[in-house]
Amino acid sequence: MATETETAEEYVYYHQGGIPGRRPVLRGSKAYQTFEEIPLVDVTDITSPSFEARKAVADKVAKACAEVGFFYAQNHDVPQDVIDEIFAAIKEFFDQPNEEKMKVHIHKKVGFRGFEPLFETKLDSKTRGDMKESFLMGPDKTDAAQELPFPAHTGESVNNWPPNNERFRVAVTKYYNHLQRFSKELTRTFALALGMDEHFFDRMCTFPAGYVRPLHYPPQEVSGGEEPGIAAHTDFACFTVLCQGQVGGLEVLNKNGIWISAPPIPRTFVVNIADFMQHITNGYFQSTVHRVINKTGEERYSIPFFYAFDDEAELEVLPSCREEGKEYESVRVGEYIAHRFKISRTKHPDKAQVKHRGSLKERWGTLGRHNSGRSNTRRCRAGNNNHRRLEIDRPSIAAMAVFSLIIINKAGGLIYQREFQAGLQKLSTNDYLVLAGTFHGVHAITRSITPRIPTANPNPQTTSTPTTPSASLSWSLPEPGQPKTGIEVLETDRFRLTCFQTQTGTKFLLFTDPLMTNIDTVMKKVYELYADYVMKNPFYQLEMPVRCEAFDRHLGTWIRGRA
Ligand SMILES: O=C(O)CCC(=O)C(=O)O
Ligand SMILES: [Fe+2]
Repeated sequence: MATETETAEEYVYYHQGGIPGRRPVLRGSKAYQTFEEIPLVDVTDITSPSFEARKAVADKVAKACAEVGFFYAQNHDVPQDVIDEIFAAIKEFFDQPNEEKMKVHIHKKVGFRGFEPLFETKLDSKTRGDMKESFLMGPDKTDAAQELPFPAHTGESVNNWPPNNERFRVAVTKYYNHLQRFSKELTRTFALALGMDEHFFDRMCTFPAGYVRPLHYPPQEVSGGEEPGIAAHTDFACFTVLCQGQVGGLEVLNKNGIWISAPPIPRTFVVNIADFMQHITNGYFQSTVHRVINKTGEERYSIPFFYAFDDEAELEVLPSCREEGKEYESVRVGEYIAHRFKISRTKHPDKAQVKHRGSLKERWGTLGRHNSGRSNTRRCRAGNNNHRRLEIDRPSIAAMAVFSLIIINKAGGLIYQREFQAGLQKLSTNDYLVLAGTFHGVHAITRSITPRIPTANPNPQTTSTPTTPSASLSWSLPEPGQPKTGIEVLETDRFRLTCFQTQTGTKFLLFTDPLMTNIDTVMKKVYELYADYVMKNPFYQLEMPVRCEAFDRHLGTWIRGRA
């Protein structure tokens, strides 16, 4: 019989692209070759007049981003006095009593700007929360102190600045301006690193979303268990430029599930790839899991700058990174950022702003838009093609996920149920049957309550008594030629249920990430596969459970191929 130590596997748990995951810890002969330290790249030449010099930096960046997802940027040009001043100002801010800081709590503004106290966010549900406090500021069209590409608008600031603390506001804004500039320069290095025109990203960086988030991590009790300052996660924007104070605690997860320390190195930034960049490079650049645990016994301060593109920019896989025959979805930057803020801050009043996502019919109209230009594709021709892609770290971002599919027959019976993602919460068979029957009933009711709208009656009855206005109206469905649809979309923070009903009353229910933009393409493909492999199967009896191996196989292959 195997002993416990032989069978027990050790795992590291994390959130990657907004969804939970785990990685086995591999040692000895099972271990992969992977990084054991964070590479250092001298960025002196990122704006050099010599193309060769800029390209040499880009090649090193390409290697670091493909193999590690993190690098130290040494010799950046952000002045040390600007950095010293922001550290002094944030220390002074965090040193204040909590009541004072709570005056600018993030709930006091839409947009999640302001202060968040210790333990308020919880990236790992097994903990009491992340042991850090933070302050978030970002782009503000009304702030003339920001280097805006247009004259400052009038109106109220979206940032949530502490009152009577000019030093903090000035120091943070100055740092923000430098980091916006430095990051835009880095986008050119990244473009070169990806084998593209240096200015490829410029059109997406006219008023880019960039956020400074000063952080304070009190020391955890050395004798206690591990309390994460920030639990294991990937960043969700494009890339992060992190300025660490003097105290360490940042760790980066390698392919073997081993935490690699990224200690502060004076006068360097730590740059890491985030989910957008992983998405648009088709996984060539890694959005690598990291965390902070402050076991140093000292107060730790750090200042990440999260860089994204313009809110309106569509994130599509870059032409140089596409693969023949694969389809890719696009996501809009602003929408994705809002979603990611919301899912980890469920109490924020801004959550009430549920977006209109358009009816299924409207969205069929977008078909093809996201699929254009898919032919003639090739693999990423990044700076140095010798780097091996790290397949294990390539989940697509959460916005791409198809979670599961249910098919309901016209009598409300469950005839097919399939999950496409590991780690989903499981329902019992009975619960699935109840879900199918209940949805069927509610769908029918919502069809029947489709409101009719008043139309002028062309032949009002002539009566001798005066008529009420309604008596001269008749009532009709908004589009009389169109059948009533019933519920098409139900949505929570974490998933969207989309229903497509065929002419004969069969319903297809797809559970996906709420941000997935072209569910219609997926739904259409599911229906085509159903028509080809279920309806045309001579052994299939209509309305009965679907047990067709060819349908399962083609569906599985197609859904996996999209990821
Ligand atoms: O404080 C650090 O060193 C890292 C912070 C971080 O990972 C984050 O804010 O996403
Ligand atoms: Fe992070």
